[in-house]
Amino acid sequence: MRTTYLVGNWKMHYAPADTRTFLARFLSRIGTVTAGREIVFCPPALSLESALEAVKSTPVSVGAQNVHHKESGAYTGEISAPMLQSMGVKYGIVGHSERRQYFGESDVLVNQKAVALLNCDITPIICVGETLEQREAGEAQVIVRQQVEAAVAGMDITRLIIAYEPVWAIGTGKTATPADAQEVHDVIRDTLRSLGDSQRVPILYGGSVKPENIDSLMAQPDIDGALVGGASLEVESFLRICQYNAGS
Ligand SMILES: O=C(CO)COP(=O)(O)O
Repeated sequence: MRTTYLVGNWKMHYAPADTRTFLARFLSRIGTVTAGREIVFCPPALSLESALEAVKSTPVSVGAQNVHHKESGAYTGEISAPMLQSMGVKYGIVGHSERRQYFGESDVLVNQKAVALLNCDITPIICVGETLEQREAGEAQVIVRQQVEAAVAGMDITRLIIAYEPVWAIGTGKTATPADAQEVHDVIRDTLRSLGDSQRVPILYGGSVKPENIDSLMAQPDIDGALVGGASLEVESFLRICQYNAGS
């Protein structure tokens, strides 16, 4: 059995004060829902410390949205993996399509960032996913396979989490159907098979995950959790996502 992950990617939302308010409300409502489910919040770097303070002594964890691939140096504005490790950050998102698209991050850089995190015992959440053009051209599976192979090169795959986020589903309200998502998740697991024990790698789905679609997504055999943007910004909707019922 793989652990299930419900990860909130807050993107550029919630300064430290908002982070404290949100997490106090969320944690007062979470109850026993965390059994067998790992809940992770990835706030902006500025709010990591507030988030870590808020979740202390709770089963909820904190992740970073990005990391620089070098350990230290003259890289103005950047944050390194050793810095995140020293704070107690457990996870780090790398290769999000917004970083690839707006900040020009390549597959090679995504791999370097993931290695930097692993060197600091931080679990990388490696994002992959095709654009609408690529999907319409029938290239989704080839693109995702290439992205996965490049991102995980040289790594112990059992220390990673992969997130499949079709670019056309992010923030658009268009979700991949559970069957479409399952198909790509299966391709990802197949890609990992030649590299190690792929059955142990959690593969998350991301892209317009909502309280209304989480149950049917989680019912798929190769969907091991969700990477949630917009719906993780509201306590009620993210709580409902964490309380998913894959049996329905
Ligand atoms: O990019 C995402 C999570 O990383 C998905 O965002 P939305 O859930 O807002 O579509």
